[in-house]
Formats: sequence, C-alpha cells, structure tokens
Amino acid sequence: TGTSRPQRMLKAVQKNATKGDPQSVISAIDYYCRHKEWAMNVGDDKGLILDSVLMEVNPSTVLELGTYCGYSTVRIARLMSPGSKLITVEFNPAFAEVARQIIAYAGLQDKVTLVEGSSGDLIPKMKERFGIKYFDFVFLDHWKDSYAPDTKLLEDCGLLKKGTVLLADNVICPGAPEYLKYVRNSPRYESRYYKSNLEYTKAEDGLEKSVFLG
Ligand SMILES: O=C(NC/C=C/[C@H]1O[C@@H](n2ccc(=O)cc2)[C@H](O)[C@@H]1O)c1cc([N+](=O)[O-])cc(O)c1O
Ligand SMILES: [Mg+2]
Repeated sequence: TGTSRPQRMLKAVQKNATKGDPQSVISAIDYYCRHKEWAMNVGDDKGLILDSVLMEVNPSTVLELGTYCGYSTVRIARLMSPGSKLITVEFNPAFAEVARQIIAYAGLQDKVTLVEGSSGDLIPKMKERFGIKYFDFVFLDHWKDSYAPDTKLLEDCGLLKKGTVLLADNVICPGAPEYLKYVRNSPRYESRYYKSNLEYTKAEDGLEKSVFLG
C-alpha cells in the first residue's frame, strides 16, 4: 500500500508552502485539492466566509469539531489574536498525525490544542481538562449526524454563552438536516445561511451561522 490522501496532502504542503507562513499552507492545499486530488477541506470559497465570520467574532476560545488534515484549523488559528486558544477534536489517529504536522508547518502549534477522540467523549471534559469556561466560536465539520447531538451536549455542559457563534459546514452537501431543523426552530438560536459552493466544485453547499441567545 502506498501513501494515503492526507499524507499526499502533507507532501504537497512541504513541497509548495513556506514554513511558518499559514497563507502559503492554505494556498498549497487548495491548489492540490482543486487540481490534483479532491479532499474534504472547507476550501477557499467557504473559507472566505469562515474567515469573515471568525474576524467578526474575534474569539478568545474556539472549538473545532473535525480537524481532518488541519486546513480549517490553520484558516481559523491564523486569524486569532495572541493569547487566544483553539481546541480541535479529531477521531482518526492517522488524520490527527497529518494535521499536527500541517499545523506545525504553518507555525500555529502554540495556538492550537489537537485532542484525539470522539466529540461525545471529549466535550464533557473540556472544562476539567482544558480549563475552558465557554467557547466563543464553534466550527462544526465532523460527522454530519453528530452536529445536532453535539450542539445539545455543548448546551448541557454549559460551554455556550450568550453570543457564542456556531458555524456549521456542509449544511447542504452532504447535508445536516437534523441540525438545521434544530437550530432554525429553537428559540435559543438566531440562524443564518451563507450560500456558497462545495469545496473545489460548482455544486451548492453553504455554512449555517447560529448565534446562541443564552
Ligand atoms: O463527510 C464529511 N466530513 C466528515 C468529517 C469527519 C472528520 O471529523 C472527524 N471526527 C472528529 C470527531 C468525532 O467525534 C467524529 C469525527 C473524522 O475523523 C474526520 O476527520 C464531508 C463530506 C463532504 N463531501 O463532499 O462528501 C464534504 C465535506 O466538507 C465534509 O466535511
Ligand atoms: Mg466539511
């Protein structure tokens, strides 16, 4: 067996990006995935929306569910202020290993804590393990049927505060119908859909931004 897709993505970063330059890491991944081999990164189209929502919130604490290879981890961490913390949860050890190297190549390892395990197991441990009171920003990009249960779990664990912003990838493709129903019908959220494209394609996809009202 040869290399995996994440390993080939890492090679493309090491070959084409500049160490310590997050934007060059993002561009190298986008170029590779658009022209060589598709991969499920949030990508450059939706990435611009992620950037602008993130900058608007300017969070001190961020939770990312679904690191994969670290593309959105780098996109988010590169825009975060000094002293702010990003915790990213990854279930697959092989993906986590590649992500650690891509995050380090971008020079963002000091802002990022990558935790291996499932969101359901780790969310209840956020306070005790990482001293997190609340998350200011949550990026959901893991298993689509986990978005809704994990949002309820974040509420139950007291990890959301008035004004916390949840941003969910793929609410159209592959889709997260249960999640959309939940946040759009709950009086505890103010939701808005940002229409865009599925990464590196012309298909529609979009991000749902939901503000927790407390
Ligand atoms: O399926 C998709 N994403 C699932 C992502 C899952 C990631 O989240 C991790 N995780 C981390 C913690 C957990 O608790 C569970 C999983 C998994 O180990 C994986 O790294 C997807 C699919 C398409 N697509 O076009 O088909 C496009 C996208 O943008 C997508 O995000
Ligand atoms: Mg996604």
